[in-house]
Amino acid sequence: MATESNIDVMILGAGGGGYPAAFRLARAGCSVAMADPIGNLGGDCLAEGCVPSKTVREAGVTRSWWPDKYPLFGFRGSKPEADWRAVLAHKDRVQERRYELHRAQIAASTVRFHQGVGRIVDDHTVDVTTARGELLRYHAKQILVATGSQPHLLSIPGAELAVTSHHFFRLGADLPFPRRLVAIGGGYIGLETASMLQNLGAEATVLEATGEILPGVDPALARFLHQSLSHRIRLVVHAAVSAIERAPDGELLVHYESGGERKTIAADCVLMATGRKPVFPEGLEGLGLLDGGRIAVDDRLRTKLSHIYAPGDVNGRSMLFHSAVYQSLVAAEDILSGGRGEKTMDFQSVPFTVFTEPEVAWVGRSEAEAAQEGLEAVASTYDYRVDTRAEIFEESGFLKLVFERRTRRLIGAQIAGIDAAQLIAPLALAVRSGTTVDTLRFMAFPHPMISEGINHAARDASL
Ligand SMILES: Cc1cc2nc3c(=O)[nH]c(=O)nc-3n(C[C@H](O)[C@H](O)[C@H](O)COP(=O)(O)OP(=O)(O)OC[C@H]3O[C@@H](n4cnc5c(N)ncnc54)[C@H](O)[C@@H]3O)c2cc1C
Ligand SMILES: NC(=O)c1ccc[n+]([C@@H]2O[C@H](COP(=O)([O-])OP(=O)(O)OC[C@H]3O[C@@H](n4cnc5c(N)ncnc54)[C@H](O)[C@@H]3O)[C@@H](O)[C@H]2O)c1
Repeated sequence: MATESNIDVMILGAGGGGYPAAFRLARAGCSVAMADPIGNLGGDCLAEGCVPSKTVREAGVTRSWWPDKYPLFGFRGSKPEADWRAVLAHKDRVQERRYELHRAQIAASTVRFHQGVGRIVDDHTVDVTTARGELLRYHAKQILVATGSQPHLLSIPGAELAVTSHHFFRLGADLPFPRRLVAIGGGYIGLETASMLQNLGAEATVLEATGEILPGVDPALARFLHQSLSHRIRLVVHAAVSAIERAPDGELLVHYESGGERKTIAADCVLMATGRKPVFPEGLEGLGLLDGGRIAVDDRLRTKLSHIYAPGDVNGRSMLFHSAVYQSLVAAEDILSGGRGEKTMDFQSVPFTVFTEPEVAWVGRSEAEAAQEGLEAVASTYDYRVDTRAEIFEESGFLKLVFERRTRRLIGAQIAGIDAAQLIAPLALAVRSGTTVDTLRFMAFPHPMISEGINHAARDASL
């Protein structure tokens, strides 16, 4: 027999799409219940995504300073050996500390949080089966489905021999260090993982099906990254992977076709990084909310049923943690405003960052995207060759600003190279707030930081 309760809002999933709304609504006085099988906050981002992958990434970046940067700055000595177990132990520590912090947040709030799995019974009713075996039935005025995503696996012979990001980055991950990694997929996860593991001492190959890494991303950024990474990672494009097999000596063999030829590459670890697909709670299909494998939402994160919201990866619009958080808060505000839509989601101002070494980042429209929308765009590029900080690090790169001629507003930016991930944030703010070229020209960013390039690019824009 289920224990039944009436509440204002039921939230399935406690990742970036779920918990910000839960706390916002609870603070505003709503009764809120939230369930997640992980039993803590942060979803996949903390459990096996952003946080652990960026911890390992920073270990790789630090090690990569030798031989590139140490001699440059006058240091001598040999390259430090990476102790993979210790790298993973630091990753685990970071995850554990975040979980500790989140446990305190849960304890301090009025949100009824359950470690458990939710199931949709009808459009106002959710059953939660808790880890302790209880069955709880919630009747809710509103429901947030924030159940995230999971790796999309290729259905090729031997696919089960490959690992996913889960195996690398989950808490307690115990994969041996991959000396020869083959990543299938040249998107975020394939490139980031290949980049960080090469920095830690692996040989890495990325097999990408399309004609360029990061398909769909501004070609100038993809070309820059391709060229930079190809000095230390083997990048194969137009690679049609057909099978993975285990050789008698235990090695993994990845078979693929490229340029009309059949090829095989040997590895001790094959990473499948071919995209992620939304996860739906049981019973959702009965509500008719699905559209092409995702939950269709409007810019207030409402589904076809206006009291059911679907923020985060589950709607497939921009599968990023900070986007999920923003979406979660927009959904919460919509509920608090009685569905009057006082806040809407501005997907155009959500920045994207690829944490390879070097980084690339972008926000808003590229020149080509602006042209497709019929906007007259004026682009201005700042080359890192004239930048003091880039000179100090002997780094190359560029920062490009895209303005709309008519309004003089910044409508997009692309950055390739050192500091890109930090620098995209003020540009996202500028896109979001409609900052004009005139403002960016007549203000001062710190010297000698790459942010000065924003001033320079604005001053050089033909506007
Ligand atoms: C390796 C990797 C690296 C990444 N790096 C970055 C990065 O650097 N920056 C960035 O912005 N993004 C990054 N991402 C993407 C980021 O992790 C996601 O965009 C983000 O986690 C989405 O949040 P979400 O809440 O929508 O989904 P999730 O984080 O997936 O959370 C969904 C939650 O729902 C729970 N759930 C599922 N089914 C049910 C159910 N039936 N009932 C109750 N709960 C359920 C799950 O347990 C999960 O905790 C990375 C992803 C991966 C895999
Ligand atoms: N830095 C970040 O913000 C970050 C980091 C990691 C993940 N993420 C999120 O997680 C999502 C999933 O990451 P991902 O890298 O798995 O997906 P992705 O969509 O970024 O890249 C998948 C890549 O696999 C390629 N591919 C598909 N089928 C293939 C095949 N048969 N053979 C070879 N290549 C094939 C695609 O062309 C694409 O380049 C991302 O889209 C992103 O939203 C974000």
